[in-house]
Order: sequence, then structure tokens, then C-alpha cells
Amino acid sequence: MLSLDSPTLLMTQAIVQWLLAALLMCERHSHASARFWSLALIMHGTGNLLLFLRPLMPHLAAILLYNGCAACAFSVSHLAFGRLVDQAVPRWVMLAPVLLICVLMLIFIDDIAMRVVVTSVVYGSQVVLISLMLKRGTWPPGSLLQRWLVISSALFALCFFVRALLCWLDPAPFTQLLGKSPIQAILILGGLAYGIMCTLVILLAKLEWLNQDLLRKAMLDSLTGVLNRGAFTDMGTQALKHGKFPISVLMIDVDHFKQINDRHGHAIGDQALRLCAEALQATLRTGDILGRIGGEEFCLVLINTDKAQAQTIAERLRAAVEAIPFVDNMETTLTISIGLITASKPEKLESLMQHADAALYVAKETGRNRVVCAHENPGGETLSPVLVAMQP
Ligand SMILES: Nc1nc2c(ncn2[C@@H]2O[C@H](COP(=O)(O)OP(=O)(O)OP(=O)(O)O)[C@@H](O)[C@H]2O)c(=O)[nH]1
Repeated sequence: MLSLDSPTLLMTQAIVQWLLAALLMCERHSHASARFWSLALIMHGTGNLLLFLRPLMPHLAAILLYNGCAACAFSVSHLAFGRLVDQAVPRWVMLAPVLLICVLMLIFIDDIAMRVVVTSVVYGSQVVLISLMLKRGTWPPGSLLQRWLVISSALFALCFFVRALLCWLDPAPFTQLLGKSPIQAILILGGLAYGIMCTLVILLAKLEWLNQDLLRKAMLDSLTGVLNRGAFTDMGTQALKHGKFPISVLMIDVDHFKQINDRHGHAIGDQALRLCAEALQATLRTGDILGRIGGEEFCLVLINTDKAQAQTIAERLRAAVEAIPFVDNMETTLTISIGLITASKPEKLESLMQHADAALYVAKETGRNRVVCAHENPGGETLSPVLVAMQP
């Protein structure tokens, strides 16, 4: 038969808390949230074990130590979750419950029932504050962990308020902390489950952040921050499969970029590429797919954009790059040439890029800093590029 006596459960809870803390501390490059959470677990576990030492300690010291430890543990866990979801925890929110507990313990030093009631209310309030902070905190997009943790924290807080109410109505089961009350046992088990779940959520949330960061890094070009070639090809191909037609593809190439590198050095060349990508991105709409596909070459896919609209956008991009105040002596102006093609029905991305590239070649050959559009005949067969826009 399962024995739910509080001493065994408290001892088990303390051991589990310490083991979890030790596990978290083994992690290399651990996050502040994991470090604070392991500290909270150690404090809680220590507080639990102090209950067993009560007979050996002065009454007041034992009560202050045990309850102070628990309040500190909740404050530190508040800080841990604050770090996890990027929320600042004011110092007074951490200190006030600890001071309040000490004062209340002094007031109710000879009334164990009231001590249980007031400590339950204070701990419950601390967990409510944690739950509210978790709700407004920053989580990985689409994460279900937030809902889990907010709901379980709210339930855990509710347990404390129920405990306060039950103890107020009938103190007997709660005044023997080391006795065998089923209600006490259920509360301890609840605390144990909550501690394990919080540890897992902290680890899983960190893993989710890390995964998203890695995914982002794997998709973006590290110099300019736009999509890299692989991610651009994947997203562009998907757009051509599922996007709304007409779809326009633009090849964009920085003019005389070799000269910029030669005159000003590679670092300034890199800076020019960054400025260029920023100007392009600032001119685009959400949903437009921009990638850096080579050294100084970008490609852009515009969904639901016909040829006339694409020409207007291309001209806007060209003007935006030309307007970049690139270097102080105005010898060097940053300009781009653009070749574009519009598809009215599904086609391969590579084929559209080739046609746009051919139009880009014409733009380069005819003086640069201009937009050239490749024509598509009614049958969909692409004809040779014709110059449609030219800047002086
Ligand atoms: N700074 C910098 N330079 C790069 C990078 N990638 C490629 N390049 C340089 O870009 C230059 C491209 O030169 P070209 O292909 O001759 O083209 P261009 O000088 O722009 O001439 P046009 O395209 O004909 O106007 C080369 O000198 C490459 O070394 C990069 O990431 N950073």
C-alpha cells in the first residue's frame, strides 16, 4: 500500500530538487534562468530538510529559517523565470515577500495555524505574480510551453490559496507538518510535480530559442542579413509552386563593385553590400523574398506582382540604392542594375532567374544603373530581354 506520509514525501522532494539543481549546474554555458532556477531548487530543498532539524533548533530560528528559505526560493524562481522570458523583476517584488514572511512569523510565532494560512497566501501571491509575468513575457514564436507554464503556475498558486482556506476552516491536518495528512501529502506531490515541470520547461524553452536561432542563422546571409542562397532558393521555389501569379523575379547586381573594393578596401566593400541590402529591404513589402545569391548579386521574388508593378518596384529599388550616402567624397556612388522577368504561370525558379540574368546582362552592357525587363510572349515563351527603363 502506498504510504503518503509527509516526511517521506518532503525528503523525496528535497532529494529530487537537489538532483535537478545538480543536473542544471552540470550544463556548460548555462543560461541565467537555469542558474537562478537551480539556486531556487537548492533553497527549497534545504528549506524542506530544515523541517527535520526543527527539534534541534531554537523555535524562532527554525520557523524564520524554514519559511524565509521558502519565500527566498520563490523570489529567486521569479528572477529565473524573468530571465527566461526577458522580463525585469523589480527588487522590491523579490524582497517584499521575504520581509513580509519574517514579520508575519514573528507576529504569529505561537499560532501554527495562522502561520500556515499567511505563508500560503504569501507564497500563492508570489506564484500568481510569476504566472502573470510568464503570460506577458517573450517566448519562442508558436511555443506551447508558455501556456503550459502559465496554467500550471496558476494552478499551483490556487493550491496555496486552497490550503490557506482549508487550514483556516480546519487547522488540524495542516498543523502537523511532519504528520500523515493526505491533504498535506497531495500538496507536497503537487509541489514536486511543479518543480520537475518547471525544470523541463526551462530546458525546453532554452532549446527552442537555440533551435530558432540556429535555423535563423542557417537561413540568413551573415554579412547582409537577407536570405542566403539556399534559403532563397527554397522559399522562391515554394512561392512559384503555391504563390499567387503573376510572379516577378528580379536579378540585382551592384555596379562596378570590384572598383569599390579596389579603391576603398574589402571592409568598405562589405559595408556597401550591407547598406545596399538594407536599402533594398526597406523598400520591399512583407512577403517579398530577397536573397543574396552571390558576391554582389541579389535576387528578389515578388508574388502577385505583374510586369508594370515589378518595373515600378525595380525602379524604386534602383533609386533607393543610388540615394545611399555611401562615401564622403562623392567620387563613388553606389548603384545597381536590375534584370526582371514576370511569369504568369508556374515555371522553374532557375529558368526565371536565367531570363532575369539575361536582362541584367543587357542592363550592364547598356550602361548600368538601370532596369531591363525580359518580355514574355502570350504563349509564355520568354523572348530576348528588351530595355524598358533607363536612367542617365
Ligand atoms: N567586399 C566584398 N567583396 C566581394 C564579396 N563577394 C564578392 N566580392 C567582390 O565583388 C567583386 C565583383 O566584381 P565583378 O564580378 O567584376 O563585378 P563588378 O566589378 O561589380 O562589375 P559589374 O558587375 O560589371 O558592374 C569582386 O571583386 C569580388 O571579389 C564580399 O562578400 N565582400
